[in-house]
Amino acid sequence: MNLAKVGVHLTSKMAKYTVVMIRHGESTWNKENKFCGWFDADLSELGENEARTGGKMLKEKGYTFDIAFTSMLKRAIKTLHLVQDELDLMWIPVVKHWRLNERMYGGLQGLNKSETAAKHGEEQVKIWRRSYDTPPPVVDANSSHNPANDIKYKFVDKQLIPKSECLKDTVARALPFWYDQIVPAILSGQKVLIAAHGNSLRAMVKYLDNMSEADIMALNIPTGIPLVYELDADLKPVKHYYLASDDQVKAAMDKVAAQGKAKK
Ligand SMILES: O=C(OP(=O)(O)O)[C@H](O)COP(=O)(O)O
Repeated sequence: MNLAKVGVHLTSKMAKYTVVMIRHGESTWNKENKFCGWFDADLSELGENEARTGGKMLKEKGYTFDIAFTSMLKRAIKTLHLVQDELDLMWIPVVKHWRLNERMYGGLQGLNKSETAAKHGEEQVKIWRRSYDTPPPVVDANSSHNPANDIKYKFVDKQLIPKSECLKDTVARALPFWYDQIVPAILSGQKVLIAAHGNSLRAMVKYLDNMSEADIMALNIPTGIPLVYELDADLKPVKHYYLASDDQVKAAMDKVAAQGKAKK
């Protein structure tokens, strides 16, 4: 037996770093079951409570953080603040970046998912919501939902602002941020918290777990439940888990999946 080889294998399987991700609490548009994307919906009252509960779960388990990353959308930013407040970590640096924004839902933004399923069929809505490489229709250039018209992104290269995105596109624009900003923070020993969105987190999870396009289609990330990734020295996941019971997580995931059903 080559012990050195075994040793390398065992070492590389040991958790060295921990990164915590959290999808924001329920937004007002989650509540109304609308495609949200880059629209800047606020948290609902339930969403604020979910964010505080997520923060309490982290505190109870002894988690702490040195730096946080979030999107430029207030549902994620407010969730992060509520989590920080629960942890008494309002002072840590926070980096906000458009590359962590939700998947850009194009012309579907603002439409009700059930009504869209009734009009176009549940199968089509599932393709728009979960297929890896089929983007939704593009946003109208003059629409108030077009981020190219939004002051928030005035310093972003217009060529980079999406008109609609499939998950593959979201992976492609989120990963440079992972490599450029999050990886150096992790490697420098900082404990990292990421507050983002259902699909921008699916993009990162797909990359980290090297998930197939078929497997990522079936993954739904629930709101407000911290998702812990333990990574080895090469930043490969050793394991990941939610800070909630399996039953709670499954019920929350099923609820997200069911948003695309037409009302009977
Ligand atoms: O804006 C959205 O995600 P978010 O609530 O995580 O920011 C989407 O509307 C999520 O919808 P989906 O679960 O149908 O992809």
